[in-house]
Amino acid sequence: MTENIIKQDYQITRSDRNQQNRHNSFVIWFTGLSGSGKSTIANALEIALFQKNIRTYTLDGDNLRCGLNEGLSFSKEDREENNRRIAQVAKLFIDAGLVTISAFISPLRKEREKAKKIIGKEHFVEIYVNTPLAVCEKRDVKGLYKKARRGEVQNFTGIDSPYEAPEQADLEIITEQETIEESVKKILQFLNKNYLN
Ligand SMILES: Nc1ncnc2c1ncn2[C@@H]1O[C@H](COP(=O)(O)OS(=O)(=O)O)[C@@H](OP(=O)(O)O)[C@H]1O
Ligand SMILES: Nc1ncnc2c1ncn2[C@@H]1O[C@H](COP(=O)(O)OP(=O)(O)O)[C@@H](O)[C@H]1O
Repeated sequence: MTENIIKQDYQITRSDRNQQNRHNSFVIWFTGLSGSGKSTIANALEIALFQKNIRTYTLDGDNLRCGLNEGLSFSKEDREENNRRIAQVAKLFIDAGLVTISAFISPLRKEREKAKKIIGKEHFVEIYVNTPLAVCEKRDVKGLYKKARRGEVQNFTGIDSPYEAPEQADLEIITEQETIEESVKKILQFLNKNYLN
């Protein structure tokens, strides 16, 4: 606890909000290389949840880096800070009763573990969007792999900055073998069974 800061308790809790919303709140934490499909699947999943009257919000790497995380680079230290802020925001959002989807590369196991600790392991679903580097590079949605190969972008994940795949993700999406619809269906089945109610 920070010195001279005394935590204030509020009477309306996450559990009250969950009861009012008629669903649980938790974080769905996607991880994977740039171009693996995190945003595409997060978007399709959010639409499906929204249509079921589930209150959601998606935190996306690119979007947060335009605001809250503006100015953070892709150095190891800044990625760590990016991860910490996202985890703290996600924690607030689940306290607010939202099913919170996060779509960040979050390349390091240790940092994802920290996020899980901040959020609480019982509220944290890790989904590995497993798309090989060669496929992401072929897709090159934003032309960033080409730039990284030409040396115009430094510290690019998978090229000159590490990506550590999860060893025990709650779910794995293999985008070369599944359609977006199949991935969403699989995630919804898992959430219905283990998290939503
Ligand atoms: N050097 C470097 N490495 C990786 N990615 C880069 C880089 N520079 C810019 N971009 C763009 O930033 C998006 C990744 O931001 P994240 O906040 O998700 O990254 S991280 O979790 O802090 O590693 C990533 O978005 P996605 O493609 O959606 O993953 C890229 O568009
Ligand atoms: N099965 C799939 N699941 C998700 N994305 C796919 C799939 N097949 C092809 N794609 C394409 O791969 C790209 C993934 O890009 P994006 O979602 O921006 O990835 P990320 O957010 O991980 O950087 C999109 O152009 C998407 O249409």
